[in-house]
Amino acid sequence: MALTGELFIASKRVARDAGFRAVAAATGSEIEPSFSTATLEDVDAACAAAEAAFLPYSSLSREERAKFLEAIAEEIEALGDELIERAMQESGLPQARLQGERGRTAGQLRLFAKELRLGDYLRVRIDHAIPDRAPLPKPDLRLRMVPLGPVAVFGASNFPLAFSTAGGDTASALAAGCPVVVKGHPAHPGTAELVASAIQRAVEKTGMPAGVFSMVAGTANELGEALVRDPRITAVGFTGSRGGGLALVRIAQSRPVPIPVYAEMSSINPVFLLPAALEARAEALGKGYVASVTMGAGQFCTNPGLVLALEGPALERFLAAASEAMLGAPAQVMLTPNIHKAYESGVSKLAGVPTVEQIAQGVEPQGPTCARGALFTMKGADFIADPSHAEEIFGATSLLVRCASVDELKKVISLLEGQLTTTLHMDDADVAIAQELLPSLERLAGRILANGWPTGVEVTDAMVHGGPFPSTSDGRSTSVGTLAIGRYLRPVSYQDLPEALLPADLRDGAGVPARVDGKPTV
Ligand SMILES: NC(=O)C1=CN([C@@H]2O[C@H](COP(=O)(O)OP(=O)(O)OC[C@H]3O[C@@H](n4cnc5c(N)ncnc54)[C@H](OP(=O)(O)O)[C@@H]3O)[C@@H](O)[C@H]2O)C=CC1
Ligand SMILES: O=C(O)CCC(=O)C(=O)O
Repeated sequence: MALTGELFIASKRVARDAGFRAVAAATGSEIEPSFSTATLEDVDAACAAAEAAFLPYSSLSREERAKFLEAIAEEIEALGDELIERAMQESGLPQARLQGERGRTAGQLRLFAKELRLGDYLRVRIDHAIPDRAPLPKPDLRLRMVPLGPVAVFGASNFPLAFSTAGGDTASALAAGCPVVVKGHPAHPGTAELVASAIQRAVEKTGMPAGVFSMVAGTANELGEALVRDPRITAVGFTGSRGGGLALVRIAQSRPVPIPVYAEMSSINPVFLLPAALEARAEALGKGYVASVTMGAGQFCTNPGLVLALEGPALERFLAAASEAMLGAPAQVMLTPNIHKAYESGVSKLAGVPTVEQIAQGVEPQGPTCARGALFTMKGADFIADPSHAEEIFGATSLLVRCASVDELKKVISLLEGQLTTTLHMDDADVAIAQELLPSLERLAGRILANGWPTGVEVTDAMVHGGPFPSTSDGRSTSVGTLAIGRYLRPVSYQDLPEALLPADLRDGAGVPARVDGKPTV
């Protein structure tokens, strides 16, 4: 399919004179075609169409919405190699990674279709009336979750498929019954156009209201700002920088009608190497660590950017193995020239800190946007004196903090900001110390792992990909996994409504999982 560079307003292609080009990640050079820059009128039209589509779309049956999500998945798969090739060119990510991401994107849409059919996300509760209760009769009360309204989704630079046009936020918002207006990431406009065209075909094939999907694109912040400010938008999903996420939170909070922003921002995902595990397998842990740090050029918000361990010979063995692995780690192309620049500047800033020692670097980079990994260490006492070194450097770098005692390690934990993940490497003999740390780790992060590495997020019912600030702007939800649908829902209670007015899922015997008069039905 030839790329046209057009926008999608209410599932229709629209061209504009002003345009921008994508940049090939590997060379930093512009590539064809020119993509239309959306105007503020386009944002307005997309939001108006989303609002017009809201009631027709949200009142469709769960089965109809499930079929729509499945049709999007099929259409994305039908794009074939062209999608992967364009995404490789724009993002510099390797073929296998993008093929995996496409599978995850389609799988995510199908998982939400299943969620719709299951229906327990509606959280139905029925409390039957007791008309003869004394001193006052008890009314009939029935609760279910309803969709919020149109949702704005910001595509992420580091996941051109799974966190972008038809990614997790789009899938969960559409599943909830909310029309979506996507602000495409300017780093991958061709990939975004291909995926938008797949959504457009799914809209046509399943007869959805046209305004259920729009995508605007451009390179100026004012586009995203206008989208978040638009009174018809009721929630925002975002993955990107802390500065960008917080700017959108501020806009959303200063609207006459404030709205929730679910922004996934920065996380350094602390990993704890507990003494017995370190003693038993220091070398294997060192290699595993570097594999996780350098995966995808480190451009994951789950990258293990901070490791904590107790000083001693086992830690020296770990550092030797990690250094050796890092010395052989090939340099990799980064997503955009700006992200490359930000990485290089973050690494040289850290390298310039007198209390920080650089212990290894990866293989010398060759291309203009290619970066090498780097490992740093510092003493726990120095970290405690200045915890600002824990700021995220987005890329393949990580800092190991050598702690003199368990108390020092605990002090370091107490100084950390909120995280998406935290990991314990532990053996049986480490259980007591792990148990001692666990309550603080629960306060710290949204996902706690044992004996694994945080990169790679499973898309399942029990996944939490979220966490306290600043890993996200709202730690009460997740961007991955079926619980994500809850971001775009709110509860409504129906009191004494006649059966004819009750939504089908709230009638007696509707077959939806429910809590009826205090007892779960399944
Ligand atoms: N932790 C994580 O998961 C990730 C972190 N990052 C971090 O973000 C840095 C930049 O990467 P990038 O992906 O471009 O992230 P950004 O946060 O810069 O941009 C993401 C999206 O948000 C929009 N945006 C950003 N700031 C504003 C604003 N003030 N007002 C309105 N819209 C805004 C951008 O639009 P526009 O084009 O108009 O700027 C873009 O569509 C990286 O170097 C890295 O540090 C990036 C990806 C993931
Ligand atoms: O590790 C993953 O699979 C997801 C990471 C992520 O959400 C991100 O980097 O933005």
